[in-house]
Amino acid sequence: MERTKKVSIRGKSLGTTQPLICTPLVGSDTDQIMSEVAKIRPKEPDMVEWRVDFFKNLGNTTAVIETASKIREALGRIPLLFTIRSEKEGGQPISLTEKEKMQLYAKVCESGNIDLIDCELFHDDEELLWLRQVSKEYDVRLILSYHHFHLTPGYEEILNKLLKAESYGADMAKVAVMPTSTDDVLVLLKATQDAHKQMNIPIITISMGNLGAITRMIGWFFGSSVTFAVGENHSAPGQIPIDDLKTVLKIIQRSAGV
Ligand SMILES: O=C1C[C@@](O)(C(=O)O)C[C@@H](O)[C@@H]1O
Repeated sequence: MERTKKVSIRGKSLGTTQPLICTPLVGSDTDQIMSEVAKIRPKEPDMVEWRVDFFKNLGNTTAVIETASKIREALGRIPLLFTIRSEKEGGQPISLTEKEKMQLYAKVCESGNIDLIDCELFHDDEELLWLRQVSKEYDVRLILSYHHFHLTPGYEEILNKLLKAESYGADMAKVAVMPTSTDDVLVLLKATQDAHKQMNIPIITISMGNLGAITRMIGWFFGSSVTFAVGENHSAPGQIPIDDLKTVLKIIQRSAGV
């Protein structure tokens, strides 16, 4: 099991035999979010994702940046991922246009409060390349992602999404899809393994829901470098509590001799 594609963020390495555990923040205002942070911190996640599409003041850039700064301060050295998930890929309805969304990503990169951003691959070439350039300028890692909350596309399509993310210069490529059968779960894992062998950046893959929950525990074995778990609240179906996940990971890693 070779793991050579390392990306380091605040001393945490992705792309190793140790998957990073990321817990989401889904509060709708700053107080709720800060209370989530306070409850999550003692559970020691490797990374925290702020799902900004849940934030009701999303249209107010100053409020977003102030909240990001508070989260940053409370997290200490834990890397912070900033995500605006679109409604069509399983996020909350928001009032921002795609252009405004891109501008917000850029402003937040510039603020110095975040370590990574997650942007969906459906944006056009120009927007993706622009965001890549801006995030690089401010030393923010870029995850380019694809989600489907109703089905699992075929093997080729999953692989192509991951390769596409790499072709835009992403630091990481992510796919999260919904299985309707255990076959779908195997398709996701096979695509994970093959993408991991072919690609030069770390990948993150998830099969969601109850059927896919197993991938949150074993995906790393096939090449997925981050797994999402519940710290205080969940942000997608199938996430399991961080303490359970840590226990399971320890057992699997010990058994696998890694
Ligand atoms: O893309 C992902 C993965 C995810 O959808 C999951 O299934 O754990 C959870 C989201 O918050 C995150 O942005």
